[in-house]
Amino acid sequence: MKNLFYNLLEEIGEDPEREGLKDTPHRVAESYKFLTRGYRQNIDEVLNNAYFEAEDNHMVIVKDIELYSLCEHHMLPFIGKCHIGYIPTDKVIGVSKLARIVDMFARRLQIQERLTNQIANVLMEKVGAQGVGVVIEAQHLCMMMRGVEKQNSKMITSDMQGVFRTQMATRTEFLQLIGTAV
Ligand SMILES: Nc1nc2c(ncn2[C@@H]2O[C@H](COP(=O)(O)OP(=O)(O)OP(=O)(O)O)[C@@H](O)[C@H]2O)c(=O)[nH]1
Ligand SMILES: [Zn+2]
Repeated sequence: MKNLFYNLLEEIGEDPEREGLKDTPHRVAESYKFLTRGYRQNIDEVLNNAYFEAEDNHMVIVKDIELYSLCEHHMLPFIGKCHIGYIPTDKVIGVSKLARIVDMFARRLQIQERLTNQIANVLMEKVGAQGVGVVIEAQHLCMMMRGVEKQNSKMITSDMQGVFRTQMATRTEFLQLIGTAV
């Protein structure tokens, strides 16, 4: 990657040998490694078996999980918040793991819709939830600093599965608690 960024600097009309850019190919390569580390993570390692017996079947919500990802069309950041709610069947997951799930999928090239769906799938498939709701609100830099140049638009995506899809009251409770008028 270092060589690629060296060449990129030349292609954009810069001098990769000038003082200020000397270490830039290395830094950018390190930065991209971090921003795409989700490709090298495994969901079972991320969850680390942090399951606990569910004592009841009430809704669990973690809202405002900040999120930084890269759109796969322009490789520019999209930045926002993720809200997750689920109803456990027989086990709950350690609360920090919800944020770790978000990061694992966000640190890849993404479209917001797929990111939303991948997070929801983990709760259904790995945690065995009765239902899950995931809402992401994000701003895409590819729409802000280039292209249509809209500074205030937000993309909102939601994925409702299980009882969040079949029971209107459950879905409404979730949306009310996260405070999003979706
Ligand atoms: N659905 C979806 N679209 C996205 C996401 N991130 C970026 N895009 C869009 O991907 C599209 C790519 O469109 P193209 O016409 O191929 O590329 P472009 O000419 O650079 O498009 P503009 O951004 O309109 O200038 C654009 O409309 C982007 O806004 C995302 O997460 N979800
Ligand atoms: Zn984009």
